[in-house]
This record gives sequence, structure tokens and C-alpha cells, in this order.
Amino acid sequence: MTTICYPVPPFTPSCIRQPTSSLRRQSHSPPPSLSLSTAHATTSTTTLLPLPPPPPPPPLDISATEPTLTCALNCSHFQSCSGCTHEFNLHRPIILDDVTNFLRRYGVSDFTFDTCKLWGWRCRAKLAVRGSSTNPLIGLYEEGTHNIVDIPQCKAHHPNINAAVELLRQGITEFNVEPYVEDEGTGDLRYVQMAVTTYNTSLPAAERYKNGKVQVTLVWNSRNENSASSEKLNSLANFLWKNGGPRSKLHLIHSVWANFQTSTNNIIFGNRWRHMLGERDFWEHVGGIDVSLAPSSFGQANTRAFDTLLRKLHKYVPYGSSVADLYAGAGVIGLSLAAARKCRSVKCVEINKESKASFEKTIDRLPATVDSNITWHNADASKDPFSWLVDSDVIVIDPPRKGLDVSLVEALHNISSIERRVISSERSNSVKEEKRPWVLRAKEASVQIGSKQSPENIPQSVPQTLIYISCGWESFKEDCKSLLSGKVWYLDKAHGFNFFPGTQSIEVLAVFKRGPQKKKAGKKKKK
Ligand SMILES: C[S@@+](CC[C@H](N)C(=O)[O-])C[C@H]1O[C@@H](n2cnc3c(N)ncnc32)[C@H](O)[C@@H]1O
Repeated sequence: MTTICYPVPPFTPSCIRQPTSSLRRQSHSPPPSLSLSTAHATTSTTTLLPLPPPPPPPPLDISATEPTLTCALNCSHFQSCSGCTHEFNLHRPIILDDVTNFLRRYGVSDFTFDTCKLWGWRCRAKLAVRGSSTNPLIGLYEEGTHNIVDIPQCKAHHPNINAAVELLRQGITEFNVEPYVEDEGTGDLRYVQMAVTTYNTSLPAAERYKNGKVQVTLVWNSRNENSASSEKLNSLANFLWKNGGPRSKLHLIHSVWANFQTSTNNIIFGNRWRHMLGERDFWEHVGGIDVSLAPSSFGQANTRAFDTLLRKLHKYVPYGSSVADLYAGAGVIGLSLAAARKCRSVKCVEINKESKASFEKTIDRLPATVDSNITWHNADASKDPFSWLVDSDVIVIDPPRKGLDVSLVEALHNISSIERRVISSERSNSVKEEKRPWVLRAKEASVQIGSKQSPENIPQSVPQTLIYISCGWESFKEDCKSLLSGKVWYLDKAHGFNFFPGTQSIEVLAVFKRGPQKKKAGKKKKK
């Protein structure tokens, strides 16, 4: 499936067939027969005379008056499940109007939006397990309640997630596994995380996505694997492996993991993980590199769209730059930049220590040509943020939905003071480089790879480019206004990606530059 990327036209109310709120209560339209992203012309093979070339397809005008029902979610769970809020025009989330207007106000008139894959896009899902062993419910909460909606035919899930959920359901019943009871804190199985790897080099590239394999993590309600119920856990894991593993007809399971969690709060995972069956390492291929993702590390839900975003992002990072990747997870963004843009250095900062192992595995598979000084720091990016900003040409920030911590916004505001510090330290040469906090922290809790240039020898630089990747539009708006208010940064470019079709969220890639805003070349006025 290919994706279509186009500049977003101004808001045209007529292109919205019905408001979403009323749609949520309506029954459904026929299944899609043709989608914007899969449409292709058929050709005859019996024609003897050469045919004239086909006329070029008309430009895609998404403001056209008739929305396509082919871009409808068409999911039987829509009315009850809280996962999707948006039933029609999946290719054009309603929020786009606000996005386009906002960005235009701040100087970006060439915003583009990539429609990405509209169904079967979700390669990572965390689902609650409730109900009973004879009637398990595996799904999401109903809006505003603690009732779980079973979603066996979810249209957002990669189809193999749904197939793995079905297998799990059978296993729960066969081995009398008790789903978790929230009020009492009893039961065996609390949640399941399903993560799909779509990277299987033994298959032709075109078949890899649909043949994705699922890493299943069973979140078990016990302190560890020695509890009274572990026999059931083993039986359930073996059942999944026997019926879904490589020797089964289905072959959709990649591996089975257990996570142990007894806390009564609503945090899904506990601290204890156990690999049970299948391959331990889970590989994906995005942004031009192989990346390892342990079940405990953050992974993007929409693999395809993330790959598209990374390839766009690469273009904004000059070759040989030094990059700070804040809120880095397993360092996927920073490492793909190290490979694609031959970065001088890449510094990843991430609060979750569990991501470190995945980062190290990814490093081992980087092409031999990568010659960057790469570090990964287990630290809070909002504490002493200056120390993470100094010595980088490009800052990449990819915070959680709530957006940036105030301290980081302030540091970005005051970035000029870094410049002054750098200049004065270069002049006086009196400050010992080793005293810089990030170097010290690097020694305590970090990984350093490719130390051909020690940080002390890297020429000092001050960030000129800030790339903000956001999955939370409302928080992005606030952060953006705040960043621009100091007139230290200006907004140069922005792109949107349909990371979460069916919802009101999109992923935004915004590029800020330092210094006074350059006038964009426009039409010259006639004198
Ligand atoms: C949206 S994810 C992005 C991860 C990574 N960039 C990727 O694309 O795989 C946000 C990440 O920020 C991390 N995080 C949250 N708060 C943080 C903080 N204060 N300092 C550093 N990392 C943080 C989370 O653990 C998570 O891995």
C-alpha cells in the first residue's frame, strides 16, 4: 500500500459528511471497496495496438464536496469502543483544520499531511483482560467507565493482533485462566500487550507487513513466576506457542513474554519481565536501520507511518551534525540519523532504563559505515536541560502526549546564553570539560559507543535546529506558542502524519530554526 502526501487545503465544511458525535450512534455503511491509497487502474492485456498513454490522474483534492465512504472505519465496535472517535474520512482527521490554521498563523503555509495506512495500522496494542474464564473480554474501556469492550474485529489492529487475541481467548477458556477483577485485585491475567514485527527478511518486502508476527506479553497478577498460578501461566504460554508458533498452521506468534504486576494502581506493567517462548529479540526495520524493541521499551504503534516520518525528518538534519535526541526511548530516531546523516555525534536521553538493552542491540546492527560518537543516557530530560542541549547542532524532542516540561522550554528559550557560555569557555579555556554535567552523568548511567572522538574533543556547538515530534496537538500548540514568544526560534516547516486514523490525533513533525525568521520567497509585487 502506498501513501499519499499532499498540502492541506483550507477548511471546507462541506467535506465533512456528518459530525463525529452523531455518527457514533449510527449503524454502519457498506464495507470499503476502494480506498484512496490502494486505487489503481486496470489495463487490458489483449489489445494489439499500442495504447496512448493514460491521462494523468487528476490532482487529489481532499476539499472536494463528496467525502468517500471508502475512507470509512466500518468497524462493528465503533459505537461502544473508546479507541476510535472518528468514523468517516479517516484520511482527513477533523483536527487538520485547526492544525492548518494554527501553523499558517505562525508562518507555515506549506504544511503537508501524509494519509498513511487507514486500517490495520496498529502494530502495538495494550488490551485489558476482564470478564470470566468462560467469557473473557479482551479490549479497551468503554468511554468514561471501567467496563471492558471486547474488540475481536478491531479495524485499527494489524489483523494478526486480532488473530492472536482470538487464540488467547481460547487458551483462557481451555486452562481456566481467571481474568483480573479490578475491585478485588483477584484473578490471573490483567492485560496483554501485542506487538507486531513486520520485518522478516526471508519474505519478499511486499509480503512482510501482512505476515507480521506477534510478540505477546501476558501481564500476570502475581509477584513472580513462583506463585501458585504459574502452572496456568506456563500452560497458557505453551498453548499460544503450540497453536500459533512456527510449527502451527497459523504461525502468527513471534514470542511469548510474562510481566508480573500485583499493584492495585492503574499502571499496566510491573518491574519483572520473563521471556518464555520464541525469539527473545524483536526486530523491526524503520528509518533505514534495524531496531530492537524489548516489550518493556517504548515502541511506536504505527510502524509504517513512523518510517515515513523518519525519512522526512532525515532531510532536516545536515550531514555531519551533532544531534541530541531527547525523550529518546530506545534511541530509534537518533540512531537512524547517525546512519542516514553520518552524524558526528548522537546523544540520546531517556528516562526509562528498560530501553537501554534495546538501544545496545540496535547499535550492534548499525551499518559498519556509521562512525558517530553515540551515547545513551538514562536521565530525566527536564532536569538540568542545558546540559543536554549544549554541544549539539540539532535537538530532536519527542515527548509523551502531555508535551514538554517547563524547564526544557525555558532552557530552549534561553539557548543564547549557552552560546555566550560556549564562547567564553572557548576564550578562557579555563572550564574543565569533564565537569560538564552530562559528561559526568554519562559516566554513571550511560552507554557510549564509537568513542573515536571523546566528548571533550568534539567541537562545541549551539543548537541551530529544533525538531519537535508531537503526538499531542493541544500540548504542542502551547509549547509552540511558548517557544516562539521569545523570538529566539521561528517555525520553519511542519508536516503531519496520520499515525492514529479513526482518532482526533495526528503526529506532527515541526522544524524550528534559531534566529530571526527569514522572509519566504513569494511573488514579487509589480511596481
Ligand atoms: C513518545 S515516546 C518517544 C520515544 C522515541 N523517540 C521513539 O520514537 O521510539 C516518549 C519517550 O519519552 C520518555 N520520557 C518521558 N518523560 C521523560 C523525561 N522527563 N525525560 C526523558 N525521557 C522521558 C518515555 O519513557 C518515552 O520513551
